[in-house]
Amino acid sequence: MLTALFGGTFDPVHYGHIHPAIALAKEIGLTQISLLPNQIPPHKPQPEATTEQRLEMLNLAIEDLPLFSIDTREISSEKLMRPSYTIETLEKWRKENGYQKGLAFIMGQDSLLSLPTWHKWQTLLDYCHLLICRRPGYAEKTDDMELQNWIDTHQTTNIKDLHDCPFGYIFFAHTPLENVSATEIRQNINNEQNYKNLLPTKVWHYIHQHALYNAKKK
Ligand SMILES: Nc1ncnc2c1ncn2[C@@H]1O[C@H](COP(=O)(O)OP(=O)(O)OP(=O)(O)O)[C@@H](O)[C@H]1O
Ligand SMILES: O=C(O)c1ccc[n+]([C@@H]2O[C@H](COP(=O)([O-])O)[C@@H](O)[C@H]2O)c1
Repeated sequence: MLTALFGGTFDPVHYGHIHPAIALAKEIGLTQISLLPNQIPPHKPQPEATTEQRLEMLNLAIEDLPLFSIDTREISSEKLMRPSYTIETLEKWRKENGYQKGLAFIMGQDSLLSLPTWHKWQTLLDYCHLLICRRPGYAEKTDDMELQNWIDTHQTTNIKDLHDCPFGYIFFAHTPLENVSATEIRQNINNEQNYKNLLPTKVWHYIHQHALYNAKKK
C-alpha cells in the first residue's frame, strides 16, 4: 500500500486542498491520504490561526471523508521551534517504517516550482514519490533548468511505477483546477466578503464562531 502525506499550513484548509486530493486518490488508487499540518512553515510567516485551531478545522473538514486522516507528527514534534522541514519528516517516517513501503508526498504545482528553496530538496526522492496537483496560474514547465532537468529525469506517467517502487518518481496528476488559496480566504474574511463556497461548511462555521482572520473582531 502506498502511503500518501499531504503537507501544508492549512490556514485554513480549503477546497483547493480537498478536491484535488480526492481526484488524485481516484486517479492513482490511493485508499488513504494523511494531511500533515506543519508547526512552523519554512517559507511563510507564522499562521494566523493557532496550531490547535488549524487542527480543529482539518478535523471538521474530513469528518465525512474517510479517505483522509491527519498526521500530527510535525505539530507534536519535540523540536517545535524549528521549521517543519519536509526532508526531516520523511527521514523520520523511513526510520519508523523502513525502505520497502511506498511513500508519496503530495503538493501543488506552486510548491513544486519552489522546490529549489527547500532544505535538501534534491534528496526528497530518496524517501518518497512526489505527486503534483495542478494549480491555476502555475505552468507545468519551469525556466529553472536545474529543476526542469531534475523533473525530467524522475518523471513518470506510469501509475504502476508509483505502486511498484517505494520512492523515486514524480507524477503529474490530472486533478481539477481549484482557483482558491488560503490567502484569498483570509483576505475575503478581513474585507467582509463572501468565502463560503471556498471551503467545507463546517470549517466556515468554525471560522465564523471563533472570529478567525478578522482584524476588526480581535
Ligand atoms: N488551489 C490549490 N490547488 C492545488 N494545490 C493547492 C491549492 N491550494 C493549496 N495547494 C497545495 O496544498 C499545499 C498546502 O498549501 P497551503 O496550506 O499553504 O495553502 P495555500 O492556499 O497555498 O496557502 P497560502 O495562500 O496561505 O499560501 C501546497 O503544496 C499547495 O501547493
Ligand atoms: O522542507 C522545506 O524546506 C519546505 C519548504 C517549504 C514548504 N515545505 C512544506 O511543504 C508543504 C506545503 O507548504 P506551504 O508553505 O505551501 O503550506 C508543507 O508541508 C511545508 O512544511 C517544506
